Parts: sequence; structure tokens; C-alpha cells
Amino acid sequence: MAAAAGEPEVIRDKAAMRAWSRRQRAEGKTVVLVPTMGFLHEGHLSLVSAAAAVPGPVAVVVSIYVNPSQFAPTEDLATYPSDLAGDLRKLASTGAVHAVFNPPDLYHRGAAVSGRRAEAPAGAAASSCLEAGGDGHETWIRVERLEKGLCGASRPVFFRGVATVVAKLFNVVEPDVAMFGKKDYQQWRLICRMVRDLDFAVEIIGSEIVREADGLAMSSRNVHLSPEEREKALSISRSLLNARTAALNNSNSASEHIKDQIVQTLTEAGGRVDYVEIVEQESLVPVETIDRPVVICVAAWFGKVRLIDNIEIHIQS
Ligand SMILES: Nc1ncnc2c1ncn2[C@@H]1O[C@H](COP(=O)(O)OP(=O)(O)OP(=O)(O)O)[C@@H](O)[C@H]1O
Ligand SMILES: CC(C)(CO)[C@@H](O)C(=O)[O-]
Ligand code: BAL
Repeated sequence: MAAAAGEPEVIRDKAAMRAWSRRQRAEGKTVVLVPTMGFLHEGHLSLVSAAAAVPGPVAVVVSIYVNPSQFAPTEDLATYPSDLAGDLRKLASTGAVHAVFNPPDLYHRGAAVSGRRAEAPAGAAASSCLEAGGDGHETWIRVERLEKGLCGASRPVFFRGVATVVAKLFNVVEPDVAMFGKKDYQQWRLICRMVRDLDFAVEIIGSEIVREADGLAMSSRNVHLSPEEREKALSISRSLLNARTAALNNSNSASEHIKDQIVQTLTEAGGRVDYVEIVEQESLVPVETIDRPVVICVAAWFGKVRLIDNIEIHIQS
């Protein structure tokens, strides 16, 4: 169990962060990292509780960093919510966080070369809000199959940016354990695959989705929903719960039928569906029939807010 942590130490510098972690490990502690983009809610705090519950003496680090490389220029980097002072208060009140890593920037930005800064390098398939010419960052981790479907289809640079920044965080913080929420299901599975494939010495723990009392999955972006949009967005969790009931009550349900029902519910509520997919839990390969453990994943727009959610169905094959 963790010793009471008191006020977390706020660390902004990479070298200082690495030195802090190494001191903790030298003292016999397990370093547990909770990566976040801030504007914290109970979903994040559940990851902190799970981090504190890792057996043995632990040093819990929460990173707060809005990673520009996972946002395409058309996405919402500029309006991503933030409240560092509020976040620090929430983390201190848990008594379970020992350090907060809040770097001003994690990337080498490089110098402009012939005015090409902020453009994608020649030959790049897609660009993010980070792209730099000259001697800026140009090394990327691609989890080649898992990054393509689901959220990868409409967010072309998202998983390249996530895998790369998580690898950078692992190199700086050197955690023994890292916590990810199953709300971002594809992200969690992709990080597990990256860790396996690249032999990172980090144990990844996936933590259950935390919901509001009415079922809405907690998400930092929920703050941008109007009260009407928020009400309509309840159709996501409602349709997922109905789908699970249907799948559990009818053996070998056809995925197409279940997906159609979800699309209909979301559309009737006023949502714009990005995708509804039923996939195997680890490989994320789509299934035609629900005859094995699957997860139903949804992304839909309500107003200007794109929300994701999912539900696991534990049918034994
Ligand atoms: N409701 C939730 N339940 C469990 N984990 C969550 C929940 N919301 C976020 N997390 C996890 O917290 C970590 C940090 O996520 P992030 O800071 O992007 O918050 P978010 O609420 O997912 O924001 P966004 O609005 O970008 O979806 C991720 O591992 C994410 O899966
Ligand atoms: C894992 C992560 C912190 C990487 O920027 C982000 O994608 C998130 O908060 O889920
Ligand atoms: N929780 C995932 C971060 C993002 O949507 O960019």
C-alpha cells in the first residue's frame, strides 16, 4: 500500500522527472504512472486509486500533458479544456499522488527550414498539430494494424501520436506500471501491443469505465456539451446496455443487426454516428456473430463534441 502522499511534487523538467523516479525505485518503490491530458474527473481519479492499490510500496506519478501530435489540424487541440490549479487540488485531495509531471513541451521543435515549419514533411501520409520541418521531431511509433480501425479511421494521426508520446513518457518516467482507462478501449489495447512488441519493461493495467449516475461515460470533453446535447448523448450508454442485453439473451446474435439498432437509437436521439463496431476484445478484429468475448465500440458526435464509449460482452466461445 502507498504511504499517504500529501501534496504531490510538481515536476516540469524531463531530467528532473527521470531522476525523481530513479530515487523512488532506489528506495524500493514501484513507480506507477497515470498518463492524462488533464481537466481531471472521477474517471481519472479511479486510475489514481487503482495505481495506489498496486501491491507493495508505490510512488504514483500523474502526467498532465495535452499532446499536440495526436491531434490533426482539423481537431480540437485549441479548445481542449484545461484547469491545472483544479487538477492539482483534486490530485492532492486523493492523498495518493506523489508527483505530477507537467512538462511545458515534450518535443524537440526544431528550427524553421525555408519556411516549412508547421507543415507535414514531404511524403508524410498525414499531419498533426506538431509537424515541423528542419531538425524537429520526426520519429514515430506505429502500431500498424491496431491503429487503423475504429477511432483510427476518422483520426488519422491519433494513434501514431498516442503511441509516440506514451513511449516518450515511459522513457522519461521509467514506470514499472502504467494505468489506462478502458473508456479509450482501442488506445489501451494498442498500448498493450506496443509494450509487448517493443519489450518495454512496463506492466499495463486497464481500468474499468467510470460513468455519471445517469450512465454517461465520464470524459473531459463532456464539459463542451450543452444540457440538451448531454441529454441526447445518454443514448450512447443506453444503446450499449440494450445491445449487451440482446446479445446475452440470444446466442450467436448477428453483429449487423445489433449495430443497426445502436445506429438507429443514436440517430433518433440527434447524434451523428462516426462508427459502431463489434470487435474481438484483444485483436479488435470485427466479428459477424457474437459468439465469443467482444467489445462494442461507438463514436458519435453530439453538436461539436465527439464522444466515445464501449461495452464488453463476456460470452464464452
Ligand atoms: N470515464 C473514464 N473511466 C475510466 N478511465 C477514463 C475515463 N475517462 C478517461 N479515462 C482514462 O484517463 C486517461 C486519460 O484520459 P484523458 O485525459 O484523455 O481524459 P478523457 O476524459 O478521456 O478525455 P477526452 O475528453 O479526451 O476523452 C486515459 O487512460 C483514459 O482512458
Ligand atoms: C494516453 C494519453 C495521455 C496520451 O496523450 C491520452 O491519449 C489520454 O489522455 O488518453
Ligand atoms: N482520451 C483520448 C485523448 C484524445 O481524444 O485526444
